[in-house]
Order: sequence, then structure tokens, then C-alpha cells
Amino acid sequence: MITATALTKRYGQKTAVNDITFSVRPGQVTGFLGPNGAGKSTTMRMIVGLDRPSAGTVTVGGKPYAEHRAPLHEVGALLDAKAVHTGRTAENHLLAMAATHGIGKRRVREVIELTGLESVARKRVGGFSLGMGQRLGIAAAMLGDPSTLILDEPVNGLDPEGVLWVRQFVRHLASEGRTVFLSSHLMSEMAQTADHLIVLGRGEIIADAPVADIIDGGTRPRVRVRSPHASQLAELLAAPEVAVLRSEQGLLEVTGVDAAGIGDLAAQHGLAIHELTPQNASLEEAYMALTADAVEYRTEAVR
Ligand SMILES: Nc1ncnc2c1ncn2[C@@H]1O[C@H](COP(=O)(O)OP(=O)(O)OP(=O)(O)O)[C@@H](O)[C@H]1O
Repeated sequence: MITATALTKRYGQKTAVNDITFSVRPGQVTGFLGPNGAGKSTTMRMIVGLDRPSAGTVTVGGKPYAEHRAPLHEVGALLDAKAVHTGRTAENHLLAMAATHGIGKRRVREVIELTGLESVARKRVGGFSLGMGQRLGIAAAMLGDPSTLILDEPVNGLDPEGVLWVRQFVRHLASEGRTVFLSSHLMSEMAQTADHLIVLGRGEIIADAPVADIIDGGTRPRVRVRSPHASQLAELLAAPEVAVLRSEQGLLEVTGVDAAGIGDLAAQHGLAIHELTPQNASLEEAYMALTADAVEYRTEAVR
């Protein structure tokens, strides 16, 4: 369990994290989202004691990170996967880390197996692919068999197989009752991996809710309608609460009426319909709507 209370971090004039209060609960995967510069990494660094809060507190398992006698058993973190001594082999890197924390060789072998690094364990980390580096970072985070895992962008740059592996791995960790807190910019991945989301914008919390609630709350259901009478149908659908978008000849994207309503209306007027598909709301859309006011660098639409 991670508990942040009125947590604030200022760098000179810049307030990176502004008075945020949240909990990350055990037994589920909590995603941490937000535009670039929103304060995610700063928050994660404060959780593991790498940055000191300017105000407020953050605890893991009831205590600030630094007050745990064996912090690696409490929290495992992957914050910068590239921050590994490149001349060492993966195994030696893990053995060195284990030794400084009183962790035995057996656990090193276990985490190597757990993260699928057996075949490359004796190779130098300098020659590792990004995916292998991420696995090694996760192996290091797992060394102390911690009850809380904090992973900053664990799927960054991974191929689809690596992404799937991370997803299954973190879901498994949560199912064991651990607290899993991870950040990512990949919305579709987050939608499949996380149970709960905390969304940050300009250092403040803009959403803290189950994934399903965020998706439902941020988007209105849409229906895709294909008809040779699209124009006529669009006129019939016109109402203050209805939005009809014409993206191409014969195709309408309708919000404000469900598929049954559209189908019935078309039938009443004898209009043929060739397609009537309710569109699934996506986390990406909900996220864009939520963070529209919080992005530092807005891009113009590509024309
Ligand atoms: N050491 C520092 N000194 C000064 N400003 C900093 C420092 N670290 C972070 N910042 C600023 O604090 C803000 C939050 O940065 P942070 O890296 O936490 O954001 P983030 O949400 O992790 O972004 P990204 O998605 O780009 O990784 C940014 O405006 C950043 O420039």
C-alpha cells in the first residue's frame, strides 16, 4: 500500500507535484498516467526516497521508504532501466545488488528464472536489447520479494511479445496480493493491464478511479452508421442532444442516440442501413478529454 498525503515537490520556481493525496492499494494494478512533465517520475522518485518532498508525506506499507529496515523487501522499483553498470553480466549485477542487501544467491537464480533471463544471465549487460534490459530491471526490483512494485514505463520500447510479458507478469504479481504501481504512455496497454488509474496533469490529480469508470465517464457512446441514404438519415437524426459526424461518403458517426434508436428511425422511414455498429469507448479518448487542459505542448491537428 502506498499512501501519499498532501505530497508536494518544488524545484525552484517550478512546482512539479502540487499537494496530491492518493492511495495505491494491494491486490490490483494501478496505472499512473499523465502528459509529459505531469510529475509522474517525480512522484515515483519520492515514493522510493530518491527525492525529498518539499511538503507532505508518502509512505509505503505505513512508513516512509527510508525508515524501512529492509527497504528492498518492502518496495521494488524500476525507475531507469538504463541505469545499470554495462560491463557486468546480468547475473553479476544481480549478485552484487543482492550482496549489499543481504539477499542470497538462491533468490538471484529465482529472479533470473522469473524474468526469463536464463539464456543471457552470463552475458554483459552492455550488449542487451532494450527488452532484456527491462527484464533485468524488473528482476532487480523483484530481488527482495517486495510487497510493492513501482515500475516507471516498464513497456517503453518493448516489442509486442515483451509488452505482453510485462502485462502478464504484473497481473500475476497483483493476483498474489502485491501492490503494483506502473506508469505508461501506451493507453491501449494500460486499459488491458490496469484495474485502477491515477491521472496526473500539471502536478495535480485529475482522476483517481477504476479504469472502467474513467472510460465510461470520459466518452459518450458512439454508433457507426453506413447507409446509401446517409444525408437523409442525418437530417432525421438532428436534435440538440445528437451529434452526427460525416467522415466519408455514406458513413455517419452518431453520438446521443443508441443503435436501436437509429435502426428504428431508419425503418420508420424505409431507409436501408448497411452497417450499424456501436463503437467501444477507448481509454485513449477518455484520457485525451481528461488531460486536454493539462498538456504542456499542444500539437495542431495534422491536415
Ligand atoms: N531535477 C529537476 N529539476 C528541475 N525541474 C525538474 C526536475 N525534475 C523534474 N523537473 C520538472 O518537473 C516537472 C515534472 O517532471 P516529471 O519528470 O516528474 O514528469 P513526468 O510526468 O514523469 O513526465 P514524462 O512523462 O515526460 O516522464 C517537469 O516540468 C520537469 O521539467
